[in-house]
Amino acid sequence: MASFSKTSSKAGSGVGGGGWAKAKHQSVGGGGSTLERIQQIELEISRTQKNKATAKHLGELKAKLCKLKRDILEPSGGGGGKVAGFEVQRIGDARVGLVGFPSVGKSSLLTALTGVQSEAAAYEFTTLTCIPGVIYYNDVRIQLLDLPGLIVGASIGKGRGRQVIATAKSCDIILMVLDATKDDAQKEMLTKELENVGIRLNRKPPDVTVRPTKGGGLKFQATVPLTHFDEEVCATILRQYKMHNADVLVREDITEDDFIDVIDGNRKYCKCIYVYNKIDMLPLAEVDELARRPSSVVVSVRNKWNYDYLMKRLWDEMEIVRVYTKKKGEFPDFSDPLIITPQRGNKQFNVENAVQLLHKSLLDDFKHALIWGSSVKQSPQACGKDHIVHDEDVLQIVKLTQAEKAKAAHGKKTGTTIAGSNIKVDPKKKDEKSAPKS
Ligand SMILES: Nc1nc2c(ncn2[C@@H]2O[C@H](COP(=O)(O)OP(=O)(O)OP(=O)(O)O)[C@@H](O)[C@H]2O)c(=O)[nH]1
Ligand SMILES: [K+]
Ligand SMILES: [Mg+2]
Repeated sequence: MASFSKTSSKAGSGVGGGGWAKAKHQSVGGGGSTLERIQQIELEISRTQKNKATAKHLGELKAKLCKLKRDILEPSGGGGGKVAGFEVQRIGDARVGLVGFPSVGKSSLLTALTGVQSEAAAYEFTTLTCIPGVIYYNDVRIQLLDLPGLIVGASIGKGRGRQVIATAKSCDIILMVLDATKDDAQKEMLTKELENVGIRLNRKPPDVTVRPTKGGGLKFQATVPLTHFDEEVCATILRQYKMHNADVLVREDITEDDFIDVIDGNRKYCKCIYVYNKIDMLPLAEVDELARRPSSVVVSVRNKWNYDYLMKRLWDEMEIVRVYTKKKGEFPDFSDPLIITPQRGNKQFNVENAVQLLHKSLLDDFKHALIWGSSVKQSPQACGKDHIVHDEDVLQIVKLTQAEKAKAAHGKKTGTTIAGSNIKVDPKKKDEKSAPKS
């Protein structure tokens, strides 16, 4: 998938504004600025009834729209669009961003959770830059970013929209702060602004593989019945990206939008917790209704209500694994765990990932690890590099002795078994692998 998105971005860059204007099957006027064209296409999409007969046309329009939006977000003329105060150094083990409309209480929440003073006031746009704070929770440092309020049109650069969204994109988790006293349109509008710039909240990447090929046209295959998408729509969208030859394998019931996400690349799939603030202003029944919504937490910064639960939910969503290390004959160091976050890597972590965090060189004479904790049946248990570790496991490294090391080195030369494992190494093959590829 990763290699594909590279290819697609190349394909995309060749398609920019000019290429699109020359497109043959153009149903919307080609004149006007990019913004005008976006508006025209959005209008046409909203006027087109969705059914089998229009699916192809809609797919085409949406692909065009997606490319135009990218032109706006990533102007080819350079010039950055960088504004002082937004480049905050990443510190800690995870980064969480506070995103929301103006005056919903983002700064008040940052101050409450981190102690960092971020000015809060009753007027909109009190915060104009990115204000970082740190929360210490379960031995983990979480960086919390307060951001200026977003407004409708942020995704096309209104307000500080572009900078705020770029910073939000760098976060592992987004806390969408909502004013509980206002209606739900705010959540939909914000979600749309974020969607416009490729942020997908609480969603997984579509289970689709697209492999560009040298020839042979489109080879389309689906492993499940498709109710919103078919080969024809697929071909129409691919044509917009000038991809005429590709193998496409669809493994879930996707929409044309999902497919465009895959083709266009550069999507950020991000977890989001909806934080309804100001519940001190609401009757209990309404608070109760909000609290039961999925991925939602209700709080009142004014009355200091429900922070504990908010932090617990944030913690659960982060899926952080802490591994405590110990030396032989000593107690574990419970103050300084190795911290592994799924946002920056795989979902599952093995002993090797943990040892690497300590020091890469420790893998050189690694024999096995003794593990105490929920990942093993008996504590301690001797585990190899591939053993999956759990949160709060304790790990002790057992090194190869000099004799075992010598034997292992000899084994490497002759292709015999490595001491302490049953992996056979063929020295020739290993050399082939490590030889630099031209
Ligand atoms: N009633 C009530 N008011 C709150 C609560 N939290 C914050 N406020 C008020 O809401 C107003 C806006 O708070 P801020 O923290 O400045 O909001 P913000 O989202 O950072 O605003 P911008 O930086 O302008 O986008 C202030 O007057 C706060 O006192 C709360 O829990 N209940
Ligand atoms: K404010
Ligand atoms: Mg603020």
